[in-house]
Parts: sequence; C-alpha cells; structure tokens
Amino acid sequence: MNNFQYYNPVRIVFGEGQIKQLSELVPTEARVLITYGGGSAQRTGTLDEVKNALSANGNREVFEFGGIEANPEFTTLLKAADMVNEHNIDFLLAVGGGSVIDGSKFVALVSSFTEDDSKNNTVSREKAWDALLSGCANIDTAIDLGAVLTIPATGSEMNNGGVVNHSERQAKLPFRSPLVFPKFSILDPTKTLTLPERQVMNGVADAFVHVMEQYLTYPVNAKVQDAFSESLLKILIEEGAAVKADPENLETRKNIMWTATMALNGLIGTGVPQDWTTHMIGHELTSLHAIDHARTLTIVLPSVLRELKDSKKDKLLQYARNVWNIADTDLDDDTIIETAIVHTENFFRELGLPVSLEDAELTESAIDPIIKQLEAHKMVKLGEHGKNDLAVSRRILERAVTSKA
Ligand SMILES: NC(=O)c1ccc[n+]([C@@H]2O[C@H](COP(=O)([O-])OP(=O)(O)OC[C@H]3O[C@@H](n4cnc5c(N)ncnc54)[C@H](O)[C@@H]3O)[C@@H](O)[C@H]2O)c1
Repeated sequence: MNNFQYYNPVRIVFGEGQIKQLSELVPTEARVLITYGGGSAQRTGTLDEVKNALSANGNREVFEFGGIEANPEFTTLLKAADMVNEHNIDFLLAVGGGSVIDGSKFVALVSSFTEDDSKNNTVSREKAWDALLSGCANIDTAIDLGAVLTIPATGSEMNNGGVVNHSERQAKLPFRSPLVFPKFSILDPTKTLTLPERQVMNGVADAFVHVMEQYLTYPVNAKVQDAFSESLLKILIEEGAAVKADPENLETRKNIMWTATMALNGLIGTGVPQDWTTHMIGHELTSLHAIDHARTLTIVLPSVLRELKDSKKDKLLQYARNVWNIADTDLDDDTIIETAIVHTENFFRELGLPVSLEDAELTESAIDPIIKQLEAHKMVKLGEHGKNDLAVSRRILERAVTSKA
C-alpha cells in the first residue's frame, strides 16, 4: 500500500425526513443562497421543505438561484457568483445532484474574483476561467457550503472536487480544492424516488465507474481498499437490478445512495494508484455531444479495460474472480478477462446504458474532434502510469466504435 493522508470533514446526515436538520446545520445568522437546478427541486417540494427548515429558527436571510444546468455551465455559475456578491452571501446551500453541488463549489471558489475596477462587484470572467483551467489549485478562500442531495451518483456531496462545463469553449474541466468540502450533506433516500429511471441508472453506473477507476489499476496489496471496492461494485450490480425491478423499494434506494457516496469520498482511493482515463475521455464526449455524464463512462470503460488489459492484468483477474465469480481454472487469463469485461457491458446494457459510440449514434468520425479536445485540455498523460497519451486514447475510442458484446 502507498503512503497516504486521509482527511474528510464532511458531516453526513442520512435518512428520511432529515432535511429538517438544516435548522441546526446552517448558521442561524447566515445570509444563505440556495442553489438548485432545472426545476425538479421545486416540482418535488424539496425546495419548500428546505426553506421551511431554514425559517424554523434563527435570523437567516435566504436568497435563491435556480437554473443550474446538468453539466453546470460556467456562464450560469458566474451569474450565481455575482449574486453572492450583490447580497453578501456567506453560506451556499446546494439542493440537487452532482451538477448543482459541483457548480456551487465553483461559485464558492470564484466569487471573490471581482473585477479590479468593478463598481458592482462583478466576477471577472477571465480570472474565473484561468482558475478553472488550473483546476482551482491556487485559491485560498471560499464561501462555506452545504448540500441536500437529490440524486445518488457523483459523490460530490462528500468530496472536494467538481466539474464545470463551458459550452462555447467546448470544454468540461475538473477542479479540486480542500476549501469546498461541504460542511454537511443531507442524504434523504426518499428524495430519490422522484428520479426518472434514466437518472437512477445513470447514477448507478457513475458510481460503478468511480469505483473501477480507483480499483482497476495494479495491485499494491491494499486489502482494505480492494475489499471495500469489490463490495461496492457487487452492491451496485445487485441493487442496480433491484431498483430496475422495483423502483419504489426504499431499502434499495438507501443502499444505492450510501454506496454512491462511498464510491467517491476518497476512502477507497487512499494509498492506491488511480486511473481516471475513462472520465477524462468521457468529459470530452459530454462537451462535444451533450451525452449524459454516466453514459459517456459506460461507452468508454469497456474499451479502456480492453486496450490496457496487459498493464491491468493482475487487477482484471482479481476483478473477474472477486466481483463476477469467474473462477474456472480451465480458462486462460485472456478469456477470463474478456468474460469479465463482457459481464460489465451486459450489466450496463441491462440498466439501459450505451456501451459503444454506435449505441450513442456516433461513428468513427467522432474520434478526431475528441482527440483534439484532449490535446487542448492537456489530457495527454492519463492513467495510473501516466502513459496514456493521445495515441492510446485514440485506440480506446477506436475500440469503442462498436461493441463486442
Ligand atoms: N464532484 C465529483 O466528484 C463528480 C464526480 C463525477 C461526476 N461529476 C459531475 O456531476 C455531474 C452529474 O451529476 P449527477 O449525475 O448527480 O446528475 P445531475 O445533477 O446532472 O442531475 C441529473 C438530472 O436529474 C434531475 N434530478 C436531480 N434530482 C432529481 C430528483 N430527486 N427528482 C427528479 N429529477 C431530479 C436534474 O434536474 C437533472 O436534470 C456531471 O457534470 C459530472 O461531470 C462530479
């Protein structure tokens, strides 16, 4: 196992009816900006529940900013940042999924970037863009934020990362800062019952790929991390099928919600090599073709595993044995690995997710622009060995044109 420091200060408040805890969790004198997305928080009554909890005690002043898109848009987020300055906001409360939480983290980081000569505290577009390009690495102040999660998927509720989309520049870029760990996140599994099936399945797949990107590299004898990862993968396989068969089952929803959080709260990624190639190629697919985040991952992951099967061989065999129970000693290693990859594809397919570019109605002609964007975004040394250059990414995408399964 490699050396590591593990730090995660996020208070998780889990369970039905827990939104009322906001009255204790948000400072009583805070000037709060509630951020939310395209309207589901309003439609489902979650927004009212949040506002009622905030007004239950204290002297909070509460403002709202709605309309943060799925794959949150840079320009929208800067409008929220301007609102932060206009109203002297000192607490952001994100109500939604990864897009709203990520977007709010970005707002928390860039709202102090006002124009030098600004009379109305407008946030500088250039400074904010530069910050995003550098992954928000050198920012030393941020506004406090908390989250009410409505879709289990990204782990954003318990980590310090985010991803922001800039449509005009065709860029979807990640950032990270210890300043944006949420102070708390409320996970009420009943809130997930209103999700359309597509979003539920996206969430299961996103969490699955998060685990894979921290697990499927090479062994470093990290028994805790490996055993945790294999358990999370098996739970997602089981509960993915269960939620499809019985979407109203709250026990299933609870397990999916906590699994998705555990999949990317840093725990399974400590002390082990990681490979985020699938995500980085996936981000380009979203920004160029507006494909849902999770769906880009299910398109790319099987081809990453096939293309890199030699360098990932030991872990792929472990994955086949411990996650898919492929233990037939008569099979050669290549067959065992290919069988595990096909099982993975079938799992995604059963959830209604694409496993090739063709499934997403794209052809080989999609590859060149993706490679160009990877180059523009300096995604040229991906993978656990830093050896996945543009030629490797191209081969991964070529494998992804049609599915083998
Ligand atoms: N921060 C991280 O660590 C991290 C990790 C992976 C992905 N991401 C990013 O997160 C974003 C995806 O987030 P997501 O998968 O959570 O989805 P999302 O936040 O984009 O939401 C997806 C859709 O579900 C709707 N929705 C949300 N909750 C609902 C509910 N309870 N009922 C009905 N509809 C509801 C939203 O309005 C939206 O249309 C992407 O931009 C992705 O790149 C972040």
